[in-house]
Amino acid sequence: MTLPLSDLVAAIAHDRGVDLPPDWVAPDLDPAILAGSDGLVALAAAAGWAAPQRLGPRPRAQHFPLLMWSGQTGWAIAEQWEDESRLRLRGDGSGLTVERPDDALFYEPRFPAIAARRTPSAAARVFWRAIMARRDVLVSATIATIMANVITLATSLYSMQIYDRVIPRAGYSTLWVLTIGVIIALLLDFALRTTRALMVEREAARIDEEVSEFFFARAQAVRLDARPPGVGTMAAQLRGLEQVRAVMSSGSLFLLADLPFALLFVLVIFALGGPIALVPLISLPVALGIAWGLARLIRRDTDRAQISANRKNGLLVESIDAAETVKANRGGWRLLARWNSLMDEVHAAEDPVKRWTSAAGSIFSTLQQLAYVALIAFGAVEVAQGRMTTGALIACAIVAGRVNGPLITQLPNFIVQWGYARASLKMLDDILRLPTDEGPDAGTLRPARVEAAVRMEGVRFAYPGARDGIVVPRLEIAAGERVAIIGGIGSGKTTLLRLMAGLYAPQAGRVQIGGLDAGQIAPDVLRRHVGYLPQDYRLVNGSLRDNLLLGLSNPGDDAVMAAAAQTGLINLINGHPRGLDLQIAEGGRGLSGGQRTLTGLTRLLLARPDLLLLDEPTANLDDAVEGAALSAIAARLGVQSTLVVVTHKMRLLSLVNRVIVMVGGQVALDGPRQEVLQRLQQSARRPETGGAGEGRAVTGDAGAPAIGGMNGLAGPNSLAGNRRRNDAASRIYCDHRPVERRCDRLSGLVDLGGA
Ligand SMILES: Nc1ncnc2c1ncn2[C@@H]1O[C@H](COP(=O)(O)OP(=O)(O)OP(=O)(O)O)[C@@H](O)[C@H]1O
Repeated sequence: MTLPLSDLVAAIAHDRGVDLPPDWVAPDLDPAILAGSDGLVALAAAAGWAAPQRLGPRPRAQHFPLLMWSGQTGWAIAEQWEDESRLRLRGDGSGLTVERPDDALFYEPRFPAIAARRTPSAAARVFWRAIMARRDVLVSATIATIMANVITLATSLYSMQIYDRVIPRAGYSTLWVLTIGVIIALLLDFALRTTRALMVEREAARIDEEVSEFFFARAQAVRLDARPPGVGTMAAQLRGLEQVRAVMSSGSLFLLADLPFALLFVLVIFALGGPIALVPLISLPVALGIAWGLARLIRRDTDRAQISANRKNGLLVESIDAAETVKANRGGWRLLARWNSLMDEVHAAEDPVKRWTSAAGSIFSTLQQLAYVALIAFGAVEVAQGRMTTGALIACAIVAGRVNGPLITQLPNFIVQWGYARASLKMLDDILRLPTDEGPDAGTLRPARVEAAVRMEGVRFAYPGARDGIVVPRLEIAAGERVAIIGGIGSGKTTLLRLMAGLYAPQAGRVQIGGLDAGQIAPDVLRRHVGYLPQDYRLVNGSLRDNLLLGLSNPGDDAVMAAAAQTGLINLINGHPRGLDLQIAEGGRGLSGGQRTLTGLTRLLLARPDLLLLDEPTANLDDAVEGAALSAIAARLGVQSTLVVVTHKMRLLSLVNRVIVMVGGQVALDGPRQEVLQRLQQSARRPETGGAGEGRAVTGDAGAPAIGGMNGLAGPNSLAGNRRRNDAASRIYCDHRPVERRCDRLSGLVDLGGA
């Protein structure tokens, strides 16, 4: 086989539906090592994956396809056994059958799991699964806990012996032996507890990493159209993880781990002091009962406090993010008022929690002391009656302190922590319920090529809570077409483009890309073939180079600079002392709107997708840069690549040969550029007799109805640049041939702008 090992691994990843990051192959790997039998191990180590699994000499059918190495074939993909001794290797077309080489080694690469793909139904299960994956550590920690608790008994028995044997008889040798013995036991106890703490904390850190990776990936994978409206609130919901983690911190875990030993200690008290065991036997369930009651009492308030705290966080994020608008419009007071009322809400919810917790704390402390007094009083009677020794009473008091002590004193805090953690888990559950790009319903088709053709049939889409939305009975864009989508403000152009990009899933109907249902194509494959430039291109924290290569493999600085030269971004790179290493601040700050757009365009030139969907790509650019960017796009387009561009600018229409006009979420006109422009100009000249705003027909064009305002096309450079003076310019008609709908279905659409 002549293919390099990395290509073979990528092919296996493709077979398994795994999306490898673009730069997964470390560039400095020695080709000689890769070609040798240790090549896969080295490749996996450099990529940060787990070591590949080496299989036996005769892998079973379910393991294929596999990576095989032999001195004779080098690295190859083994497809299956042909018979007892022959293997089929993957080759061009039909494959190639070989005798199994004697030195053949079979490997199964262990690809990193995509966290978001795993789909537990509840957040608690995510934690549980991470904990159960470390069962062996749990078992060791439990054994350490058992031993440490048994050793604890040594101190109580020591006291008993001292009071009963050493003091009455002045038995110093017994005293030394017992003291040395108990010191050894205490040292052992120290060692066990420290080891347990270190072990649990190390695993807790790993659980934390695993769980937070899962939720971060999950939040990223939430489908764009399903995202909750409050970004800050959602971020705060995710921060609820910290509360769950706090409750699972080692201290709380130990509390739970020690709980079963309370029963053991009660048994020990029974063995030493007989009926006085009744005292802890009563006080323990009473304490647990009060704890349970407290948990129920604060449940509603912790939920409420959590919701208000999340909204508070949302407001904070919003106020920082929108600082410019807020300052310019003196909106600070309004935000401050909202902040204060949210603070009031938080306090109103937290106050009862605090009241109940401190009440419970006092109750527990009194209960603890009452239990001690009862034990000593009961014990004194027993000692006086000669049914137990003083030493046994003291030992019982020490053991009872273990039952009522740390366990009981920590319970109220633990319960409050648990109350908040419970509320956080519920919110994490809400996030888990949101549909994702990567979920089980996500597409799994991984075609090598996706034709750059779009087809929409019976598509309906509305934003949550919106009455109207996008309705597209039928729309086809063939591979190689150049299409502009124009229309008034809020007419649905961007939404239509997002549907075409597969970023939004239609609520009815089908969106096909290259003849395949967009929802069935694996998201990573779809993103590779569909280049989408959003209207407000956001950058991410990192260098300019990081942003230009977001999701791409690095083609080298020369290629990046060449693409930047085409779009005009080169001026920024050359003009800045750090060039491509220019740092973009958190939130994508650091570049102007136009520079951000140029970054997005340059990235698209580097990505080279066949289907280009651009949403107002030159809205932020001046005429000179716009010209350069447009020619870069034009030069980029191959015969089979397709361009769909949403625009308000006349100049951009020179790139296209077809124009779609959107009005009120529907395609109002669709046809060759000249015809559509003519139609729009005719409509601009024609006087109207009906109130278009009410959707009534305009006479003078075969009775076609007026269908709404085109104010979005207005502007110095726009189609309707000269139409502002003429009210009729804001009317278009719907009897254009390529629109496969009857005009009367469009009648009644509201005037969308009226600027
Ligand atoms: N995220 C959203 N949530 C709810 N409604 C939305 C959202 N985005 C857009 N809308 C609504 O959907 C409609 C279509 O919006 P869209 O962004 O597609 O319009 P557009 O034609 O691209 O407008 P513009 O020319 O101003 O960019 C508008 O009425 C808008 O208010």
